[in-house]
Amino acid sequence: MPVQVKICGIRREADIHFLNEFLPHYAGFVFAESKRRVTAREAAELIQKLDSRVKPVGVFVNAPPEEVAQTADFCGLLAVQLHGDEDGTYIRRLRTLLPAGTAIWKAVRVREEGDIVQADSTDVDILLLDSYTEKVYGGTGKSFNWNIVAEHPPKNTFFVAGGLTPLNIIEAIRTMHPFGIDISGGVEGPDGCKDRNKIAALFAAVPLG
Ligand SMILES: O=C(O)c1ccccc1N[C@@H]1O[C@H](COP(=O)(O)O)[C@@H](O)[C@H]1O
Repeated sequence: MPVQVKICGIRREADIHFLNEFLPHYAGFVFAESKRRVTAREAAELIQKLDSRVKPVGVFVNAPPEEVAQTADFCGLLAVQLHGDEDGTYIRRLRTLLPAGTAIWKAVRVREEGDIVQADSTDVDILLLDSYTEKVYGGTGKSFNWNIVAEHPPKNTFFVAGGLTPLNIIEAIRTMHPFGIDISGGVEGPDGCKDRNKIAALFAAVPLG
């Protein structure tokens, strides 16, 4: 099965045009504190213009479960990506609130094998392995030690993230064998906006099956 591709940090109409051209499997909208943050209203307007083959995912950091569920419903999110300290109790509560069929993804910031083992015991649909930076929850553009994943792969279905670029993506896939990849800063230009040429380079490296 071809690797699933998520492009995260979509916030402009131009980004939507790029996604509609290249058709990644998923588009990420950040609702947490970030330079890429969008409001629910902005995301909903963008999602209406998104090709229906591209599934919208909302990124949240320690938001109240009621707010996550409300945003998922309002925007028509297919999945919510929890990128903070959300624990099992939080996730069980969120499941009771989310619209039926909304998947829960949980980000894990990997420093050592134990982080993966612990994350594997969480009842979620997908794990997302990202890099660890103190006091920063995500979108750091930093990669982590991929050998930890190669040597201790999660039992759960997993995506990898953190500092992925069109140049290192093939090595990341060959090393970690993920179900999917999630990339944000690696397809942005110096102005912090999504860059069509970098997205094209990503899809030249990772063809969609
Ligand atoms: O993108 C953000 O600004 C962000 C903010 C808070 C939590 C998560 C965020 N994005 C996620 O971070 C990873 C890695 O991004 P990058 O490729 O290293 O820039 C990715 O999973 C994004 O979905």
